[in-house]
Amino acid sequence: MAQVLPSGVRHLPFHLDQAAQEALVEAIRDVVHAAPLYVPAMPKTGKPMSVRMTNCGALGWVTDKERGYRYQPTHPLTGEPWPPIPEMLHRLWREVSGYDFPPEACLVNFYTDSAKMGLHQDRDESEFAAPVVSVSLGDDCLFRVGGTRRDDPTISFRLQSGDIVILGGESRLCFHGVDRIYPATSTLLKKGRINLTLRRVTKPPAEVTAS
Ligand SMILES: O=C(O)CCC(=O)C(=O)O
Ligand SMILES: [Fe+2]
Repeated sequence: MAQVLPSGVRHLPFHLDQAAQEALVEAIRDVVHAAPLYVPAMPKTGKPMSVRMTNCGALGWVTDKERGYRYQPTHPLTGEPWPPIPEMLHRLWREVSGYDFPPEACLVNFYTDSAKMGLHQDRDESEFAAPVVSVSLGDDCLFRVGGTRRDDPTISFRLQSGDIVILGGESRLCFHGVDRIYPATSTLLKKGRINLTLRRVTKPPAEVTAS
């Protein structure tokens, strides 16, 4: 089904086949083993988010009451470096990102049946020339995307396991969120939905980009 999306938001035709989804779930199992899921908290209020999170890559996106949204090289609970981004995600990034440098962070979000994510922009990175590449695994969700201003009109559409959404170019800073999960709509996971977002956080070194 074709989707009408704000320009720059690419949804179809990017989709991972069943074998790739299964391999990715295995790779993420290893990530979660090394870097356990934790409950992130909103800045200032400390209100827990409904999504559980971890990361892989040189940097991970974290949030807590005191220090707010940020990237850091270590897990907030274990203090250990994040495990590396699985090679198959690097391959996916090379295929779809249109960006010459590797991702530095992969945020792993785990949604239970009642979890959701409010409308927000991904803007804690220093490099907006790279897209955010997002992979859905497991149960379907209702994804919402709008414009670059919070009060711009939004549209929502269902994402299924294997779907890849790319927020890049004009849409890099579009507001987006997850309205709801559709429980038990996939058999890939025993329960729930996993979303992976690959991000470039820092600008590439100047000597490499200067021509
Ligand atoms: O779960 C999703 O599809 C979106 C996640 C997201 O927007 C984020 O982690 O910044
Ligand atoms: Fe986001």
